[in-house]
Amino acid sequence: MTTISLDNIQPLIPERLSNSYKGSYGQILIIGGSERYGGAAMIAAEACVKSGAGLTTAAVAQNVRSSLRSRLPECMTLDFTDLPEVLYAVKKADTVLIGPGLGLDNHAKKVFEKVCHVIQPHQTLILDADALTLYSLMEPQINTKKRIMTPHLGEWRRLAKKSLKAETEETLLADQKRLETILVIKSSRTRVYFDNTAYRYTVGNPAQATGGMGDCLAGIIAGLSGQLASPLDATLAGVFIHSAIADDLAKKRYVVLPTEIINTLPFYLKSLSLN
Ligand SMILES: NC(=O)C1=CN([C@@H]2O[C@H](COP(=O)(O)OP(=O)(O)OC[C@H]3O[C@@H](n4cnc5c(N)ncnc54)[C@H](OP(=O)(O)O)[C@@H]3O)[C@@H](O)[C@H]2O)[C@@H](O)CC1
Ligand SMILES: Nc1ncnc2c1ncn2[C@@H]1O[C@H](COP(=O)(O)OP(=O)(O)O)[C@@H](O)[C@H]1O
Ligand SMILES: [Mg+2]
Repeated sequence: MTTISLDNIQPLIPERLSNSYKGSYGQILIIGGSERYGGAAMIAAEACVKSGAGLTTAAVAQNVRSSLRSRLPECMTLDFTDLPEVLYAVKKADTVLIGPGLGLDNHAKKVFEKVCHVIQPHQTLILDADALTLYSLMEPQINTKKRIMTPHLGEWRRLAKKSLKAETEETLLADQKRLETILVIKSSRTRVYFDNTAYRYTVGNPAQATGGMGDCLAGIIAGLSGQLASPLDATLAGVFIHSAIADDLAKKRYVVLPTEIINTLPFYLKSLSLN
């Protein structure tokens, strides 16, 4: 078991070079945000933009597009029912995050199936929330090894298809291999599993136990994936930064909101990039 601390994360965060431009920091596509759960995709999109992503697009329900545009004009939007447009956007993306607020209806199933089908080996695919539930139902073939799954314990129970009590670090590492993914098991003690290694953290606190907190994490990992050296670096850094900011805010707050973490991201990342 490897413990991740600030000393491990700081060197992963690059300075922004003077001759860089938006194309240097990743094209990220977020697919989710059905009418009922529009906020989930909005949180993920804002976390992605404020983690420094170069270009962020969100494919969401038609009525969520206008809310997203007025809250976050930096984010481009698409109608997630326009499948040809969504698949064209997938083709252009460096990273696709699918799931926050996607829902589980027939349209969600169709989008999920198509996205898994067209994703290419050079692209990073992040599966969160409803995409994890759909994955456990459909078990699609996915043609990229740059894969990240971020289940909470309920989603993990569906994916693992066994009781949480039957699990050990060995079975979790075996599941990670079987699923061919960087595996982030979220809980009050979030762990990351990859390539025979379990990573643990000492950050994180119960002020984070509020809706949208996982959507925020998925958006941070997506945003960092276009900037850091590897999907593993983006995952390890994303999990750390998300909870390190929350710990700091929780010194003076009973509950920490995802949007408060998001607004602190540019400042926190700046402090890491200078050291
Ligand atoms: N603002 C918005 O728009 C928001 C929209 N959201 C969107 O809602 C959609 C549904 O996502 P979801 O996570 O709420 O529901 P689901 O997948 O059914 O999982 C819940 C089941 O798992 C179980 N469970 C066990 N352990 C658990 C644990 N540690 N953490 C959590 N659950 C745990 C739990 O057990 P129980 O609590 O009943 O004992 C229950 O049986 C999805 O699209 C998401 O993006 C949210 O992101 C919120 C903000
Ligand atoms: N008690 C806690 N201590 C530390 N972190 C927590 C705690 N409760 C929740 N979290 C974190 O909050 C996030 C919750 O994710 P998730 O359940 O997917 O939220 P949502 O789907 O509502 O966005 C995870 O990153 C988890 O580690
Ligand atoms: Mg979630």
